[in-house]
Amino acid sequence: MDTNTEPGSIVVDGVGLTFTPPRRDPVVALEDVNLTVAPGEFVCVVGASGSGKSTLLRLLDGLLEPTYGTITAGGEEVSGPSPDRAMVFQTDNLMPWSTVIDNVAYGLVLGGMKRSEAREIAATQLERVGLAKSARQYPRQLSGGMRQRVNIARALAVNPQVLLLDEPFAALDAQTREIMSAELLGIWSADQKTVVFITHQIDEAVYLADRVVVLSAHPGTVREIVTVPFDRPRDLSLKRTPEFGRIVDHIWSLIEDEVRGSLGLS
Ligand SMILES: Nc1ncnc2c1ncn2[C@@H]1O[C@H](COP(=O)(O)OP(=O)(O)OP(=O)(O)O)[C@@H](O)[C@H]1O
Repeated sequence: MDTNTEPGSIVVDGVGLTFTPPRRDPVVALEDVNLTVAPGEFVCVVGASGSGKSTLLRLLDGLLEPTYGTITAGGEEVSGPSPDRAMVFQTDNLMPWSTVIDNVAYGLVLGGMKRSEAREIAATQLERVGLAKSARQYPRQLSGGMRQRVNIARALAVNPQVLLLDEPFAALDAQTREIMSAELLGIWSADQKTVVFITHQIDEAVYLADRVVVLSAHPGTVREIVTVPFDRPRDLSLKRTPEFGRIVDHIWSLIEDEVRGSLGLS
């Protein structure tokens, strides 16, 4: 079978997206983007603010439609959200009135599964993210890092082929963030799901990814796709090696001018 049509594969073929807000000038968010993601691959997307990272992720999920070009997932054109793909956002969108386990089970119940069965699957996923003991608590009783773990468990519970993560750790402190990214790698290596992960942190991208897609802004286009050569499993100490630093520096050199520009510094 052609890997581009296998479950978990993604093909972005000549895609552009222009927003046309009412009574305002159109915004070309993405222009001529091409990207092929193999089943089970971990791809990170970095780029200056406004380079179209979130737009790209929303296109992959089917929340937005391209202005031109096509996106296929598992060989089928993406025309709307599907249970084959799950999104995780920067801030958790847990239901405050439901317990942790019911939040994780929610997508399954919505899909028609019996509550007791859905809770069993939810319990397994909570165990994987180290939150078995918090199953009966409410989201407000958890720390930010724990809530994001619940969010990830919820995405995993529906057993999607593709996980789409939009800066999932951005609201966390630096230490929690490092530990969460190591945990995410553990989960990913066990499941071998395809992951597309957006981040502003270049070191996070290089630590996590098989390849890092570097977007440049205005309009958003693929500047370079950097292959990360490190073996897996990866330890956090990898971040302190010279080779790791070289790759981070290279990616930073590609986007530094735009990041400075977006801050009004150039
Ligand atoms: N709904 C919308 N209507 C009009 N313009 C939009 C809309 N959503 C995004 N844009 C514009 O499209 C461009 C890309 O936005 P996008 O949010 O994808 O960038 P980003 O790289 O994710 O940015 P950030 O890192 O700041 O989150 C920006 O210029 C943004 O202002």
